[in-house]
Amino acid sequence: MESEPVNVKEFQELAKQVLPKMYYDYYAGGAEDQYTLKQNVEAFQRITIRPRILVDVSRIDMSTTVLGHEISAPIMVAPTAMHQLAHSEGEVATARGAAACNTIMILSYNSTCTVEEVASSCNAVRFFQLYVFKRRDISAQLVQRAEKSGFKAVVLTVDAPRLGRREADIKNKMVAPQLKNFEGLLSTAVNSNDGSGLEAYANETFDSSLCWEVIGWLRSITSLPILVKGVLTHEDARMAVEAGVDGIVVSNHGARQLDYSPATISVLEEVVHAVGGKVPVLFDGGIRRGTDVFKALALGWKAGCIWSCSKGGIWGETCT
Ligand SMILES: Cc1cc2nc3c(=O)[nH]c(=O)nc-3n(C[C@H](O)[C@H](O)[C@H](O)COP(=O)(O)O)c2cc1C
Ligand SMILES: CCCCCCC(=O)C(=O)O
Repeated sequence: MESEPVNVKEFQELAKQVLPKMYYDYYAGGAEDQYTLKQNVEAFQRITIRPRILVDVSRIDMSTTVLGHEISAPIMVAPTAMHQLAHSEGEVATARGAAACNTIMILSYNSTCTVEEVASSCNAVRFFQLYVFKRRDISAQLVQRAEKSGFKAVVLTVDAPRLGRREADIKNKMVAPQLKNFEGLLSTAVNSNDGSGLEAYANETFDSSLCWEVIGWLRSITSLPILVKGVLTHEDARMAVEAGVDGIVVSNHGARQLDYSPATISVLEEVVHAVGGKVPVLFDGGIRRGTDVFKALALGWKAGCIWSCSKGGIWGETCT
């Protein structure tokens, strides 16, 4: 590329040139036919904007609050695993970026930097994303470490009873490094001779029997607010509110889990309506531009939605 990249797509092209194929494919790919991956973006493209004229926009305040924390704009950093595959400073650098933008970073449970390293590196408001392992003692330890390190909420991901079938990872025999958070607790660098080491690791560790009881368990081990990430239907949105969660994230995991699940923007209104303003609704999937944030804001405004972007962060980090 001759000039500086000016959008997420161009950062992605640069990242493709510099990253090892195995890591680029892991970051960029979706599950199976990658139908939903395409739809997440195209569904936004099908929405057009009806502009009004002669409105004074010389002073704009985009700031908002999430669970009482003020941020500069309704954009947060979504949780994504293993940033050190893209850059040696990993999640510590991402957290610094979030702090510089005065927004919230959600740290992945599968981060390459530890909870404590990220906490001590900057003063961004941080939430902690959680997978619940079959060994709940390990998940509980991680939540308690995050709480002790000043994280302000737990974001429980509920759309991964098993890891999605990501065919590029299978072909590349993708393997995770040993993640420092789990040092001495379990091995994350699982090699699989006939496929994805990530899938083998996740299937060994993630609790696929998870059901609504987990919210009560989580309440019993932490006093942090709890959000559930991975809601796509009005039925589940209502059940989550009844279970007493403090927030909902409309997400299909960036199309990395169940292929042929709907584009997230196509279900936002349904979920927002079901929640009826009782708890905040956050949203992710397919956001690549400011206009996507605007469109989601226009469709979900009644619940005060917040949008999180994963791809901007990853591609940007790779290219620095
Ligand atoms: C490389 C990568 C890793 C991810 N890792 C996690 C994770 O560890 N935990 C999680 O809840 N979601 C994870 N996600 C899903 C994101 O949090 C988010 O839901 C999704 O990426 C949003 O869609 P988008 O990629 O179109 O922005 C990951 C996504 C990507 C692309
Ligand atoms: C180190 C294992 C990563 C597990 C899955 C992380 C994730 O949610 C994703 O890749 O998507």
